[in-house]
Parts: sequence; structure tokens; C-alpha cells
Amino acid sequence: MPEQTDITGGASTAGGASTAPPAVRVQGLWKRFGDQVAVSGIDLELPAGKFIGLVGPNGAGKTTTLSMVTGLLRPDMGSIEVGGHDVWRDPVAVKARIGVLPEGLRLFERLSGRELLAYTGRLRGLPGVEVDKRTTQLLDVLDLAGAQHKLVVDYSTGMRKKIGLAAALLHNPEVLFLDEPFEGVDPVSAQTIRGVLERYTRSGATVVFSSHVMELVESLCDWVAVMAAGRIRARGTLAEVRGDAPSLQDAFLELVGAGARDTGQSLDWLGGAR
Ligand SMILES: Nc1ncnc2c1ncn2[C@@H]1O[C@H](COP(=O)(O)OP(=O)(O)OP(=O)(O)O)[C@@H](O)[C@H]1O
Repeated sequence: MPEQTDITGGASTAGGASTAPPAVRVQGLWKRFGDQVAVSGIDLELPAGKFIGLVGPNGAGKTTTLSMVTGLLRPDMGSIEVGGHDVWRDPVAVKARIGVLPEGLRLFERLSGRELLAYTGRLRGLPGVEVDKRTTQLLDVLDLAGAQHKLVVDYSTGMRKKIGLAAALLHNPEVLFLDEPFEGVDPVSAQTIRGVLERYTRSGATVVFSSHVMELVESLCDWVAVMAAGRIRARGTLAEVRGDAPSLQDAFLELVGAGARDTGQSLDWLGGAR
């Protein structure tokens, strides 16, 4: 594997002399599962107010990293701050400021979509009238109004993503973490989600999302971190990470060392005489 490439100096210098504190600051973060090192001592600063993509091949450590950053998984070592608050020492302050759409999202299945949002809003401490208003608007925008009284257990994969996203946005968090938010979502809904997220970042909020779909990351994100084998291989603005490569996909393949990989030529029996 190539050595880690730190393309920029990090959030404080990315794109100029911004002095805004980073949305997320990770220092010396480690996580092992038995002999498997999932996250290998990463340092990372994610700039506030950006649409940030966390990309990497299968098993790179993206979900493990996002789980630790959002307080769902305890690191073996290292520190994590969101908006200047330590995720593990000050969990209430952090959880009030973030929204999370995790991988393998678990929802209260026996509630309807509307009940789920009402419950989430009250848990977040929002007044009932405000929860009601935001719920109606989110259900409408995400095209779930027609299914609002259906039990979540009967929702399709894409509908579950959308109701999960609505629940994560309801309290208007400062930072929104999304693990593969577009997986299983149809193109029309994907366009809607995109619009919602773009509006949200324009207001100064930060979106951090993981994805394997480079075209999507390239078209949505203004800042990217590339992970492979538990390490950060590159980080910076889209242009910085792409460098001279014709596309983010090409830059990605080079960064994760996929160029030399057997792309199926060794399967000489496949498609041969039967
Ligand atoms: N609970 C667990 N127990 C054991 N190993 C785990 C566990 N969770 C993750 N791992 C391992 O840690 C490594 C990183 O996994 P992780 O799910 O973070 O990768 P990822 O980048 O999100 O992958 P993908 O894109 O396939 O979702 C992998 O080798 C995985 O097998």
C-alpha cells in the first residue's frame, strides 16, 4: 500500500485562511476487532460548512470511523471532537449537534412514519407544534406523505432511508453524518435528497457522507477524504484530491492501489466452452 498522502494541510488551511473551527477533529484514532485493524491511527479535520465525502473500498474502515465519530462505537485510542466538543467526554452536547443516518439503520418498526418523526422530535426536546410542522414539511418534501400512516416495518429500503434521513434532520443539526444515504433510493428520490442536503449545507451546516459511487461524490462534494486499509490516503478539496487525474474515480483507483489488481483475466474458464 502507498504511504498516506496528505494533499492539504487540513481544514484550517483548505481553501484559504479560514479560522472557523473544524466540524470534526479526529486525532490518533484506532480501532481493532481481534487481529483485524479496522482504523489505524488516523488524524483528520473536516471543515465546517462543506459537503464532505468519505470514500474508500470495501473494508476500508469508513463505517467504523463514522460509528466512532458519532459516538456509536468506542475507539481503542484517540480523540474525537465535533464542533469543539469531545464525543466521549461530552456526549450530550455532541448528540444535540449531530444527526446520524447509520448503516443498517434500526428504526421503531411498529410506529408509522409520522409517529416515528413525532417521537424523534419529542426526544430531541422540540415543542410539539414545531415537531408537527417540521414532520409535515419533511414528509412532503421526501415524498412520504402518502405513506405517513403506514408502519415503518412495511416501508421499502428507499423509504426507510428517507424516513431515517427525516429523523436525522428534524432537529436541524450542525453536522449530519450519512452512511451510504443513496443506497436503495430511486433516482427521483435521490434528486430530492440531494436538493435537501444542498440547501442544508448552503445554510452553513456540514454533511459528511460515505459512498462508493465516485460520480455521486464528484457531483455533490466540495471536500473529500479517501480511506483505504484503515488509513486516510488523501484529503482536501475535490480538485486537490483529483489532482491531474481525469476523474475522481481515476484518482481513487490510483490512491487505493487498485491499478495492479487482477480484473478477472485469471478467470480463463469464465465464458469459455461449457
Ligand atoms: N464488528 C466487527 N467485528 C469484526 N470485524 C469488523 C467489525 N466491523 C468491521 N470489521 C472489520 O473492520 C474492517 C473495516 O470495516 P468497515 O465496515 O469499517 O469498512 P467500510 O469501509 O465501511 O466497508 P464497506 O464499504 O464495505 O461498507 C473490515 O475488515 C471489517 O471486516
